Amino acid sequence: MSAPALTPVARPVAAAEVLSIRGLRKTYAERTVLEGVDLGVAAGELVALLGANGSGKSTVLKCVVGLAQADGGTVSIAGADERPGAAMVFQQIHLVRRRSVLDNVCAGALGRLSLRRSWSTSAFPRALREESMACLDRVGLADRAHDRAGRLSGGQQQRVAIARALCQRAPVLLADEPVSALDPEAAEQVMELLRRLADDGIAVAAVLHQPDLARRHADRLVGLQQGRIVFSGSPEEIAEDEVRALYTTGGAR
Ligand SMILES: Nc1ncnc2c1ncn2[C@@H]1O[C@H](COP(=O)(O)OP(=O)(O)OP(=O)(O)O)[C@@H](O)[C@H]1O
Repeated sequence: MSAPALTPVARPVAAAEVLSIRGLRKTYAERTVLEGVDLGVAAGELVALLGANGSGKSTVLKCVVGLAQADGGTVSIAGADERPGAAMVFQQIHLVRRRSVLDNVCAGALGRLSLRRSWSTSAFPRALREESMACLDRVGLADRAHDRAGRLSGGQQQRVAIARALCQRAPVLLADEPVSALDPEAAEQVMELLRRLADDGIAVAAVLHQPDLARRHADRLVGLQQGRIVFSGSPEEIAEDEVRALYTTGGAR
């Protein structure tokens, strides 16, 4: 008897994870802040991390970039052998206000430059300035390259900070409350920008305190409560009540 013919089944191929966090644990003094966090972010994906104050969102991002030292678990970033794995932007934007927008973006490459050509010298190499202009173009601010950074609005400064992060050429972009200090219009623009960068193939994870923005722009909502992930799914899969419960049943340990 011949075997029945196999019918090919079209399955969506899951995009490969670029950022892989497994079993992440972090303790500050006696306090356990992260209790085995598993999180993957694929190229082209925008993940929103939601959770109440103190639930551990920032600590996850800090452990990825080395601003905090994990006590257990692993963080790996594919394709980051010869370049920084993850670049990060913050709510506090930290541009050098009296330097030009372009110089601030060039500074994203400092880790790749020799000291001789670094921030303290008057001019960055031409190739880097061109690359930085391209990064500024991606965030829609090429026309402001020669303004002092301090003259830009908060939303524009956050976009410059994102351009500076792009200049690090990292495959992963982390954003810690990138829109919390911005008005609704500027916040929308920054979220649209993060969406576009994800669509261009970057793996993006953003801590947000605005569930509505997360629903509109992110591919996946991840809820953190007391150092544990309590849900992870598309905006359609996660009910509004689940999100609301993050903030009503206690976030911090
Ligand atoms: N350097 C530190 N030393 C001691 N405890 C810390 C430190 N950093 C964070 N924590 C504690 O770890 C817990 C998680 O902090 P984390 O900043 O990750 O929370 P979060 O979810 O990002 O909160 P928020 O929304 O307020 O930014 C909090 O209880 C916080 O007090």
